[in-house]
Amino acid sequence: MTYTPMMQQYLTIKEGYPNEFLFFRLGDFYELFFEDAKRAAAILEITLTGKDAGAKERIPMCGVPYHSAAGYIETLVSKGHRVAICEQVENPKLTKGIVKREVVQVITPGTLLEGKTISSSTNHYIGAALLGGPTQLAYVDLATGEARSTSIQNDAKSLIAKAQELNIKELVVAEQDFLLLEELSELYDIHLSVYTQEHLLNSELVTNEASELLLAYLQATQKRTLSHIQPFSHYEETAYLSIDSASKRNLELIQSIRTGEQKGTLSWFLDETKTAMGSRKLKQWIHQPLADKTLIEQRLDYVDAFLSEFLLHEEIKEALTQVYDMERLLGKVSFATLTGKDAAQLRRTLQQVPLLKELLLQAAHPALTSFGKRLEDPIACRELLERALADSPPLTLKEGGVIRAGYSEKLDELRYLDTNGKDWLAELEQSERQKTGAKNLKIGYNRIFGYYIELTKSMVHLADDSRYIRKQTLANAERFITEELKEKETLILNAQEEALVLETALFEDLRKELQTHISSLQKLADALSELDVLQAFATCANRYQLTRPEFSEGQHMEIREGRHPVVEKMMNNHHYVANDCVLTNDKNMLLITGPNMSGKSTYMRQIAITLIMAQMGSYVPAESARLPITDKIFTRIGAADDLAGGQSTFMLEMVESRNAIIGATSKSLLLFDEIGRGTSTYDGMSLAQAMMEYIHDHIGANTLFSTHYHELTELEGRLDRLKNVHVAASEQDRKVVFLHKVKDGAADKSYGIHVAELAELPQAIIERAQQLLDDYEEQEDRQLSIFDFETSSPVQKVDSTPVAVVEGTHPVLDQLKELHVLEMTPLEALNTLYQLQKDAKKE
Ligand SMILES: Nc1ncnc2c1ncn2[C@@H]1O[C@H](COP(=O)(O)OP(=O)(O)OP(=O)(O)O)[C@@H](O)[C@H]1O
Repeated sequence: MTYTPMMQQYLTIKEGYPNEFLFFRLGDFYELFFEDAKRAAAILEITLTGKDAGAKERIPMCGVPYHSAAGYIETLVSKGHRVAICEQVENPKLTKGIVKREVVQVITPGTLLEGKTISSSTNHYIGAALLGGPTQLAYVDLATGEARSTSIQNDAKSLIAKAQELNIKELVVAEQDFLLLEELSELYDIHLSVYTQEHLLNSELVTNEASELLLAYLQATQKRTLSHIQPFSHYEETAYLSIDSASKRNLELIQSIRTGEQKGTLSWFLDETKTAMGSRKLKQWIHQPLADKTLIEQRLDYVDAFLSEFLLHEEIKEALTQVYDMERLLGKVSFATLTGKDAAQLRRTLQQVPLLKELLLQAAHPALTSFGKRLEDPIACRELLERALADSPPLTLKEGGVIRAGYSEKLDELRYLDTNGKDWLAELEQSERQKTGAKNLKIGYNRIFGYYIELTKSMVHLADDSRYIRKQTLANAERFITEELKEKETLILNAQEEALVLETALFEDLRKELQTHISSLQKLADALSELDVLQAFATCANRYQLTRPEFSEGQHMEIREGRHPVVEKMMNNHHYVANDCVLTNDKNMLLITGPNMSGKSTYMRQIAITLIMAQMGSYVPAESARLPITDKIFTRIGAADDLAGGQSTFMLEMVESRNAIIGATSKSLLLFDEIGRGTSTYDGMSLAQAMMEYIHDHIGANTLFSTHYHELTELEGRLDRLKNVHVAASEQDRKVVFLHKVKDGAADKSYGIHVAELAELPQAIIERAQQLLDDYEEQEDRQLSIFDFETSSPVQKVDSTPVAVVEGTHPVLDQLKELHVLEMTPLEALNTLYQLQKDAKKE
């Protein structure tokens, strides 16, 4: 079986890319063959056809047009596939036989840069990891060039959780680590790519082996300049307040649990940024609040400064509206995908820098003047763009008009010829008429001779023989050309094409020049995005009456009149009830009781959100706040029941609790919302109690625990650092009224039935429930006596049917005690049991 030469070329190339969909460029299409074609046709819902390729049977084929390929590629890649783009690398017109083709780029889930699934207001990372102690992790946002690395003390699970927490779409790993990570990465929806690095990179950018592996992988797949990738900046996990991904979800920091949208999240609340870069930076800060007091105070000083200079703040906001996504634009400079329009956005952005700098330097507050000094006016790039680039260049280079008039004499001339060619010919006609005296001399054009001078028979004798060359004789006229005319003709006809070629070259030079400034421009971009987030903090502080937090040594926390900023904002005009939260070094565990819907979860979340905002360097929603610097936040909050993840709710609850208990230190904040709700009452209550005791005795972290189990409030007497609080509700006409006010002491009623009533369950059910409750309340004393709070030994599980309490002894019991069960055969056991039962009935 022999294939056509082209198919042989395909097969040779495909051998190098067995795990990729190979997009093979044929004219205006990318074609896929064999298995690739079958699978792609199914995924992309396009027609599967066949192609004669020399063999007996037609081979399966499908294809997508070149100009609309991006959408198809995105579909494949967003489903976790990889696409290799194979282009013609020679001009087909200039080659005989088969055109040379090469794979020019491999697009993978972590290296997809544009499309519907890619939002410019979020970072999209690709990472690499090497397991071992400690595990290394490195990651890059290919669009912006941001590159970071860290090490992780724990196991594979912590690594994958960390990767998910950072929004890493694809994780590159060495072969030996693949098996260990495979299952976990599937669970967390992270694409794993195995890569074997062939040679040492010798790059100054890298900080560890993981960053080297990542860079090598990027070079191998991207096959283009990566000059915008910044040196990896290495950080230790302890530099930041760590919030595991479950808690990020539970606290709705970036994504709302119910809608998956940004609305209703902390990021939505705080995002008063004016630029896409600022919006991304804000999310980075939410993901990684600081853990260093000096750095936090520094950010807060900037917020103070903006608040103290209202007008300046307004002017800076205004100036930032003209700042475009410089980081991504620089990515395009590096990838050579910059368009004229992009360059104009870059120019606009750079022009804002001197303005911003001047504004900041004028400020009275030293924090702002020092920021002003940090902004370096990119004078060389700015002036170059101002000189070279047209006012409003078109989107593509194809039509020309990108380069400004006056930048290149040669280009100006070509453009003049192009647009003014006709004028020039009209002028020539005039001057030739004057020179020769032939009044009806005309200049004309035909396809065969191009431009010519025409003289009617009667005027032919006036032709200037020294210059005119006879070209054609007609019945009543002669046509001539001159050297000057032919020269101009070529110029006029080629002018447009030449102008385009020249413009492309000039633009390419411009891009290359910008490329040499990438690293200083990136620093500038970073400063601008930081400025944007800080001004956004000030906007929020002002708009929502936030306060500057103070930080205390130790665990002391004192929030006065605190609010949940997001719930409050979502409530529009409804009144949010502010609440205090006081945790001292010797009372740092709160057990919160109160009816359903009273606001227990909201209260707990608001404490965590306040801490996070403070450590990001933002003002906080409270009258006053004195906070400890916290190292980790863990939450176990009911709402995020992970049905889609396939884990049972109760299992998930236990896994999250385990992560919190293993990970927490005395400097952490733990939030446990109704632990044990997912199992039977006594099971749940026992677990909750055991956890509280453990945290109290072994961890000592600031902890908020909410519960429905009123029995647990008795623990206050036994655990020194535990204090009962409750969210108050009152009852009016047998209906519950929520006050949302947190008060000292335990709640006295659960009000569950009233909430059911509010939800308009049928009255018959409500009445029956009330009746049952009354019955249970009668039995309650007896049940409670079985639940032992006096010893910390495990509590025995109690069946729901009351156990008969046997007083005195019974002969059957004596017989039972004397049996040697392990030495009996099953038949003996059965007989004995039969006998015992008979005796029992007799008594
Ligand atoms: N401080 C507050 N001021 C005003 N409204 C509040 C306050 N806290 C909570 N709410 C409102 O009460 C509703 C219920 O709050 P939340 O979910 O926190 O109650 P819960 O006690 O945790 O309920 P459950 O026990 O059923 O989980 C919220 O949706 C919110 O709108």
